[in-house]
Amino acid sequence: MAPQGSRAELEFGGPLGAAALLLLLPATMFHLLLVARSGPARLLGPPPYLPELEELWSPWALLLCLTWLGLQAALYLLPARKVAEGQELKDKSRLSYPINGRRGFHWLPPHPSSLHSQHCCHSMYGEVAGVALRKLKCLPNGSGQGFQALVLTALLVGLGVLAGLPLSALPEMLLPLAFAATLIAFIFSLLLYLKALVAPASALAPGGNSGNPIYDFFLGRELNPRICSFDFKYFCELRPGLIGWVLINLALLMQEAELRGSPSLAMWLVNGFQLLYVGDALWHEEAVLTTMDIIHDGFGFMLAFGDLAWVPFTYSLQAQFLLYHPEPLGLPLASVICLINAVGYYIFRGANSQKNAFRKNPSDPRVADLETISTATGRRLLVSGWWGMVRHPNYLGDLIMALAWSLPCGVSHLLPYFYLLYFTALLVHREARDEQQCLRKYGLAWHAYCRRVPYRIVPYIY
Ligand SMILES: NC(=O)C1=CN([C@@H]2O[C@H](COP(=O)(O)OP(=O)(O)OC[C@H]3O[C@@H](n4cnc5c(N)ncnc54)[C@H](OP(=O)(O)O)[C@@H]3O)[C@@H](O)[C@H]2O)C=CC1
Ligand SMILES: CC(C)CCC[C@@H](C)[C@H]1CC=C2C3=C(CC[C@@]21C)[C@@]1(C)CC[C@H](O)C(C)(C)[C@@H]1CC3
Repeated sequence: MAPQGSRAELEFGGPLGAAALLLLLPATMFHLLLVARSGPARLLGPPPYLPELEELWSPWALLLCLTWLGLQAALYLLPARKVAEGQELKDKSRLSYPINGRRGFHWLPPHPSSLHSQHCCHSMYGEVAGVALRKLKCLPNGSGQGFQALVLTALLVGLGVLAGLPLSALPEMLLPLAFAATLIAFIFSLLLYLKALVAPASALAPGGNSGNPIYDFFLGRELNPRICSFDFKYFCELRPGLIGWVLINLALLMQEAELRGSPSLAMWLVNGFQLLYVGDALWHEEAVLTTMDIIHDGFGFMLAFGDLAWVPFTYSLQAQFLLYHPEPLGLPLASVICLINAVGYYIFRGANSQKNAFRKNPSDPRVADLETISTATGRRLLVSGWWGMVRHPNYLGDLIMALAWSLPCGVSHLLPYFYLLYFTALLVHREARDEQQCLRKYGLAWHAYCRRVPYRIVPYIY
């Protein structure tokens, strides 16, 4: 049985903070959805009106959400090209995840040693859908399961649209869809909470087991809840929400084309940038195995709601805003915005790939020349390259991209900058949480790293 009353420090303001967030997060999402379609689009004002239950609840929307989850789960269950092992767990075991068939990280030049990484072994499964898609030249060689799911979804949606599926009607359904997704997230989190009651102690997350039901429901008790090999957290983090986000963006673009004859340049940029971000996440899906969410956080309401509702319905806010508030954008400014996104992406991908390559194999020649410091755990810390510039260079790149996603919406409203503001707060808080964990893990060595690399996210500023 799970031990109650673990001594882990309470986060997010403890049970009170968790209870407030349980209500505040969905309320904020609905506020944003309502404000985006209202004339004044005032982020800080009251919502334009309070929707009636009939406007929120639709059995069709619930059916659509469940069908979407079913489709993504079916794609997740397609035979994997490879299986990767996650980080070592409390009981010294490692979980397996269906993963990319890529050879090493694409961003860094491939090296023979990465072909035989100890973390990856060839799957016994076939690669039916992948092979078929590659033969049809729909999938580049080297892409994997997650990316394959994106391409297969695009093909299915494309076929559906050709057969008369009214994709441009989706924006009208955003409210009931968001309501259904929230309902699913609540029920799902409850089931996860109950499942954790019978999980062995070794399967529990370091936080999320305080004994307070509201806090534990919010944070999540079990680290990697699974049924057989189906990993709920890994699936939710990468598939339905992220792919749903680009689908909503596409539907908004199509509706704009119907309304105004063609999509605006601003809408193209927002769609293109965010598709690149999602495509990149699915292409480099193995990298998610070293993120804080997978290694440290339990799977509860915060992540379930975040993955299934918050990401698709609030991350598509810029495209929603543009549909109702068209913004003229000239080529020169569009080029500058593209450059900003490219710089952000370069830093984000470079930093994440460097750390992942190093964690997979520290003697990989692509990172072996980088300076490191030793820690008492035997793991080393990079102190040159991207990780010698600031302690979270990947956050910096991500924030620069967030700015580029808002700029096409102009500067007349604060609403499209919501993502940038929320994301800054999220990453500053996340950085502080990570510092605490690293301090616990590495002690003096972490202090030495902080002295050597004094800035957290933005060089010479923060
Ligand atoms: N779009 C979105 O909504 C969100 C995006 N993200 C993005 O997800 C990505 C992952 O973020 P996150 O999981 O928070 O954090 P990181 O990927 O930065 O992982 C932090 C971990 O990296 C390791 N590490 C830290 N410093 C070093 C170093 N110098 N050398 C080697 N290893 C080091 C430590 O773990 P260890 O030593 O144990 O390996 C640390 O706990 C980021 O790019 C972030 O921007 C995150 C949240 C939300
Ligand atoms: C609802 C709350 C305010 C907080 C919820 C947070 C979640 C939405 C995010 C926590 C970490 C995330 C990551 C990504 C998406 C958002 C969430 C789930 C990520 C999958 C986005 C794409 C990136 O390339 C990534 C590095 C794979 C991200 C991993 C973390």
